[in-house]
Amino acid sequence: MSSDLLKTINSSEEIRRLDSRQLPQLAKELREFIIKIVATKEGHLGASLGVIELTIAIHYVFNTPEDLLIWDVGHQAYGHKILTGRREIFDTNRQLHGISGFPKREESEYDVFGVGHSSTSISAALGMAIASQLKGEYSKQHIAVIGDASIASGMAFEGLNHAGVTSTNLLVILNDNAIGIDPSVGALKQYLTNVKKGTQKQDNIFEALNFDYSGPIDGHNLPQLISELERLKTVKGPKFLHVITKKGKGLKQAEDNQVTYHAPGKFDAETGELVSKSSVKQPPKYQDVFGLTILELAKKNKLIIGITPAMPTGSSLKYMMEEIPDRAFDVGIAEQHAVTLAAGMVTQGYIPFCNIYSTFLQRAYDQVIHDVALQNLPVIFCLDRAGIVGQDGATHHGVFDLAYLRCIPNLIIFAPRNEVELRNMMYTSQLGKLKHPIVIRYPRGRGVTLDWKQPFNEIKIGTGIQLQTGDKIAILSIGTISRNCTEAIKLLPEPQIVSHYDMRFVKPLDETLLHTIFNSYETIVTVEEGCIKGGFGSSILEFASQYNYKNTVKLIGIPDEFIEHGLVEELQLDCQIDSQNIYKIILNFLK
Ligand SMILES: Cc1ncc(C[n+]2csc(CCOP(=O)(O)OP(=O)(O)O)c2C)c(N)n1
Ligand SMILES: CC(=O)[C@@H](O)[C@H](O)COP(=O)(O)O
Ligand SMILES: [Mg+2]
Repeated sequence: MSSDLLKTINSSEEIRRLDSRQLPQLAKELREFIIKIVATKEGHLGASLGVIELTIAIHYVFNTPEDLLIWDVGHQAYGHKILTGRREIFDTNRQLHGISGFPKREESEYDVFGVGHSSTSISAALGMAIASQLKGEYSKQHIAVIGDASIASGMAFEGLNHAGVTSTNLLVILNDNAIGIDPSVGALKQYLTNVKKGTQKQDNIFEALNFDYSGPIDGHNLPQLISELERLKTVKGPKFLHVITKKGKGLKQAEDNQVTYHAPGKFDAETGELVSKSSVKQPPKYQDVFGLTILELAKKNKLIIGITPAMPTGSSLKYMMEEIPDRAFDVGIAEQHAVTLAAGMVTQGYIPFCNIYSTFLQRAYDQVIHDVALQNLPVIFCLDRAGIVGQDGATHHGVFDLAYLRCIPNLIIFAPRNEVELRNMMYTSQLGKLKHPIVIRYPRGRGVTLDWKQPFNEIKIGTGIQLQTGDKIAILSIGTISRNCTEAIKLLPEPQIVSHYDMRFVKPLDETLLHTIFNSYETIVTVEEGCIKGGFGSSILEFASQYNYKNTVKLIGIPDEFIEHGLVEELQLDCQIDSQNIYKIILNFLK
């Protein structure tokens, strides 16, 4: 594998100094380099492999970083990072204290806008383009590269709608590979397919929005890309280039299995084969507990509906989509729509489980308040990836949900301690007795229970439980962080003197239990994998204040800062919510 040309490139200026005949070689080396590193360090693969030629062509034609380039989501920007000065540190990608898996302003002048959540690129690029106009920088170019799944999101259309009535130097490049993480969905996908096949009879949507539309062109053909981008550079006003690419281009397995190779984990760089996982039986992933449980429940309860905004594989709603397709919906990257769609279904007597990653529900905050909670519609929100998610980092940690949801009237908020509790709460929610919307939040990754498929038990709303009885200190935990508390307690010289409660509900709080606790223990420690400010611990302080308790209450949780990327265990350590730290805090109170 030769990588001589790539080694000479540390800035976009160096790409522009190359003869265009050298660019295919650069593309080849870049592709090999990404495959080699991601094979061992893991990360997003398919998307970056698909835009190798596009990345080179953009930096070759435009005067980056003066011309401003924004990658939507940013999971496809590995090539961009490597070519713009981060080749030698690319092996730290997504590792603790290493570079981020997404473009990040602090990291490089080439990363002009931080990304991670989708569909922001058009608005951000338009904002920059308007600013350039106001500053009189009329020749500056502003480029948003957005995927076919991301452009279908409402926010992208808000940006297009605005851009179309401006005279800004905005170039939107649609990287159309016909897939998101899972196959793209919806009428726009059908429209784009028709455009590609030449069977689209009606007006071009983007032309109708006043964009100078060109394409579709082959996004792996460097000469064609370069000549079209050169032409577009001279065209004034908003422009739209439709580029067709193949996700995973250049690695056969990634081309053939695009869903798996979106982020494949470790694989053999030569053969592309996935590194086989241990054959030892492991506890299930929480997403599978959700996915298999909703299927099990939906087979018996015909009112159950499943909804995911573009994460059928990640949420495991795919099981229900496969078996009961008429009641399970992938609505594309459309969190706001997903929430209000669920609200509409409830008004007609259905029982929708709306599964959204905690971090992505942030986008549908008003819909949760205005469309669901205000009308007290019992939508069942299953918030996956709650807490620290690991290597995706600050853009993806689900650490704000308890705080941003807790203040909304009517909501029930539940966090299972383990898989069985998740199942039982899902079961409870669909019994037809639910009087309020409910949020069930659970983490990324595996649980702890091999024997998780136990018979269902109803959970009484607003009840906590005692896991261990002692007389000196009470530990109050919420959700799966309970495990760290259990481990911390075991480390104590006299574990039996500590009480441990799983409060289960952040809302409504189990006030009866809390009165007992506040009357029994001088010191109370709350533990959550969520932000301290406004979270579960705060709810306990509010309770204490309301009833005039003067007990010492110590809050353990995520500090008031954005948490970087790294392994979950490393980040828990950093945030001091690991078992050792919890142990030390308890020990201090016992002295
Ligand atoms: C608001 C939001 N919802 C969901 C996601 C999860 N997500 C990341 S990439 C992706 C698919 C993007 O597809 P596309 O835009 O077509 O880009 P491609 O991966 O095909 O390059 C999704 C759904 C996200 N990052 N942001
Ligand atoms: C880029 C993006 O937003 C997704 O690909 C995300 O990384 C998925 O996360 P999970 O791996 O937790 O499903
Ligand atoms: Mg795509």
